[in-house]
Parts: sequence; structure tokens; C-alpha cells
Amino acid sequence: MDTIFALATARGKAGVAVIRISGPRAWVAAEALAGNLPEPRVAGLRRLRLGAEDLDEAVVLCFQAGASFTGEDVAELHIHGAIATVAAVLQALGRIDGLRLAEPGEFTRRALENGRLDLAQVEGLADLIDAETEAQRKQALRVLSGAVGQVVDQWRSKLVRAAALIEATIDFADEEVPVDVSPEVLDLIGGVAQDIRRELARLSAAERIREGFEVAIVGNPNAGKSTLLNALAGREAAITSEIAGTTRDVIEVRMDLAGLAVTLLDTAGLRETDDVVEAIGVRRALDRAGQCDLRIFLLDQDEIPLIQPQDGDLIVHGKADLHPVEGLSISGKTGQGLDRLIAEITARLSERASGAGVMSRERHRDALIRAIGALESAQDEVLRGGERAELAAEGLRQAARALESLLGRVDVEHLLDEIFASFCIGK
Ligand SMILES: Nc1nc2c(c(=O)[nH]1)N(C=O)[C@@H](CNc1ccc(C(=O)N[C@@H](CCC(=O)O)C(=O)O)cc1)CN2
Ligand SMILES: Nc1nc2c(ncn2[C@@H]2O[C@H](COP(=O)(O)OP(=O)(O)OP(=O)(O)O)[C@@H](O)[C@H]2O)c(=O)[nH]1
Ligand SMILES: [Mg+2]
Repeated sequence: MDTIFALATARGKAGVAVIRISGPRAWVAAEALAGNLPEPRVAGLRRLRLGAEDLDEAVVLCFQAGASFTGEDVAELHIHGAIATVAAVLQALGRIDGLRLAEPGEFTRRALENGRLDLAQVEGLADLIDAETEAQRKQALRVLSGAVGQVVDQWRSKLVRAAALIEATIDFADEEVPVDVSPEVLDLIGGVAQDIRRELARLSAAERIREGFEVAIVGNPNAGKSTLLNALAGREAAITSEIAGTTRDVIEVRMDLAGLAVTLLDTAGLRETDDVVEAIGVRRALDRAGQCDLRIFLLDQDEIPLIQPQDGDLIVHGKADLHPVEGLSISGKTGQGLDRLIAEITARLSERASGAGVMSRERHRDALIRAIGALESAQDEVLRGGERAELAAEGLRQAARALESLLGRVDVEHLLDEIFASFCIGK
């Protein structure tokens, strides 16, 4: 097994930077630079040297195999975060025999291989590193802490019990089975299937929290959409002008609304047009807005809407400074009504976010759907009764396998490269 090392903190000038070393030669390598090492888990101040040359004054922290993040021997060098110091220490480590730079996610990959984390926790860790808002942080931390494993293990133990009951009827096939176990078996399977369906229904909300909700501003040309986007973003992200048909491309702005990640989209004003480029813009506007979680339909008092708002659209009256009206009336120019608009958007998205479960990815959706399919066929076989018990048991095994793939306990080798590709170096 190679010993790997990498900068664990972000690149660039900083007060302190941490270099992490993991593998069988981690302590030897740290010792080569720091001299005698502190006891495991006790920080020690050491002068790092390469031959006669001083590299830095650093805090050194060691973890023993079996009691470390990766499960291997780990040494951490907490050094000064100067670009030159980091470069010098990394270069020194690269010269030590048996050491090489870690690949993205390789520390976490070792943690997975050594059973310190399951696959869902690895995904949770990736999400935690990517978290930019409170809702993302909380959701990721829950998953990193093993929430998916907890639910899956509950389901799995019920399926194991159902399988055991069925196996008993198979073993007793020639004799008289003392009791008909099928009601209890159906009860167990039905309960798990219902839980899985509930988790599936909660998955899209968790997915939105993770990826961010999309909110589009739509309406007539010149309604003030780009001015509204800029006012909400607090910067001139989109070009505005008195010429109708100014915006053509979809302009995206990332925002944090009450802890939710939101991408706000400005779109081309919707109208029939002979201008080829504008027409492409209108098509894009309709396509993207159609896929969004929420549409803000901005009405311009002087104009009748050329395209009607749809059910669920948040209807907003613009240019309130010129003509205030009843209802949600705002001005991108003066800022009036924007607090109410933000509160309304936040309320609608928070309502959706409150339905989030612990599973949040397409991979999870696939596994849950496969598990349900297997459980339904097991249910059918139990209902048919008799010698079909073997098939029912097989359905339960398949369901259990689908659930275990969530945790990476069954062949997921082909998924790993994809999952770890999104990690940064040093994680
Ligand atoms: N300095 C430092 N801080 C860090 C990390 C790190 O690697 N180094 N982490 C990196 O992500 C996070 C903490 N995660 C960690 C997870 C497990 C273990 C660990 O040693 N686990 C052992 C012992 C557990 C115990 O003592 O309770 C184990 O699980 O057996 C350490 C850090 C955030 N802060
Ligand atoms: N008085 C007033 N003028 C506004 C307001 N919002 C926008 N305007 C003006 O209306 C004109 C159009 O604004 P934009 O924000 O470019 O409108 P748009 O909806 O993005 O237009 P297209 O991109 O062409 O679809 C500009 O002259 C703005 O200054 C507002 O709240 N009050
Ligand atoms: Mg515009």
C-alpha cells in the first residue's frame, strides 16, 4: 500500500495549512522531517527540516492505524500557510521513499475501503465539503453521520426477519407447518415498501437542497425582470435597458435564501418576434422556466401579459414606484416590496424543503426503485403461497441487495471513480 500525502486545506496564502500523510510509512515520513514524533493524538511543536535546511516550525499530529480518519497511520503537519512553505514541505515529502501525492478523494477512498465510512457517508462528506448554505450543511452532516445506514439497517433487519419466516416454511414443506406465517411476512414487507415509497417521495426535496432550487423570473419584454434580478442579486448581473428584448441568454445568479441555495434566473421577455436571435432567447426562456421549481411572473401595469401565468406561478406586479397596486407589488428600481417578495419565495421553497428525507441522489432513487420492485414481486409470491416461497425469498434477497448498494456493501466498484472524481485533492 502506497503512503499518500496532500495539502488538506485550500490552496493559496493562509494563516495555517495542513498537510496530511496516510499509509504505512506516514509516521516514518513525518519523523524524517520532524525528528521524534509526539504521542498519537497529542499535538507537538516541531521544527521541520530537510537535511540541514529548515523548512518550517509546525504543529505535528499523529493518528494510529485503526483510530484515524483513513484507518491507516496518519500524520498531519500543521504548517504556516505561505505558498512557499506549502510548496517546500510538499516537495520534501515527495523526495521520501514510498510516498506519493494523493489523488482527489483518495484519503476518503481509503476510509471507505477500511470500513470507516460507508458509501452514503462518503457522498455526505462530499456534500459537506461543497455545502454553501445552512440547509446544505445540515443535510450533509446528517448523511455523513450515518443517517442513510440507520434507515437501511432498519429496513434490512425487517426483510431478514421476513426471509427467515419464509425459509422456515420451506424447511417444513413436507411436514405440517405449525402456523401460517404469511400475514406477518406480508406485514413486514408491506411496512418496508411503504417506508421506501415515503423516502422516495422525500428524495426530490433533498435533491433540491443539495443542488439548489431554481427560480425563474418571466414576463413581458421590458417588464423589469433584469432590473429585479439585479436588485435581488445586489449587483449588475444582467444588462437592463428601455429597449424591449434586451435579455436573450438565461442569466443565472446564485443566492442564499434563509439557508437554501437558490439559483435565480433572468430570462428573455416572452413575445412573438421576427428577430431570430430574440426568438431563440424566448425559446430558451420557456424551456428553462418550465423546468424551474418556481416562476416569478412579473406583470407590467401598462401591458397585458402576452403569455398567461401558469398555476403555481408567483404573480408579482412590477414598477410599483410608477403605479402601486394591491397584491405583491414591487419595484426593482427603488427596492420597495422586495422584502415581501423574498419572504414569499422563501416561504414557498422552505415548505418544499421541509419534506426532505436523507436520500438525495439519482443513485439513491435507482436503488430504492429496484428495492420496491423486488419487494412487490416478493409480495406477489407470498400471496400465491405454496411452493413459490423460494421465489419470495429470492425477491427479499434482491431487495436487500438493492438497499445495501446504497451503503456500498455490494459491488459498487464501477461507481467509485465517478463518486471520487468530484472530490478535491486532500480529501
Ligand atoms: N486535524 C484534522 N481535523 C479534522 C479532520 C482531520 O482529518 N484532521 N477531519 C477529516 O475529515 C474531520 C474530522 N474527522 C475525523 C474522523 C475520524 C477521525 C478518527 O481519528 N477516527 C478514529 C477515532 C475516533 C475517536 O477517537 O473517537 C476512528 O474512527 O476510529 C479523525 C477525524 C474534520 N477535522
Ligand atoms: N420606474 C421603474 N422602471 C423600471 C423598473 N424596473 C425596470 N424599469 C425600467 O424598465 C426598463 C426595462 O427594464 P429591464 O429590467 O431591462 O426589463 P426586462 O424585463 O429585463 O426586459 P427584457 O430583457 O427586454 O425582456 C428599463 O428602462 C428599466 O430602467 C421599476 O421598478 N420602476
Ligand atoms: Mg431583461
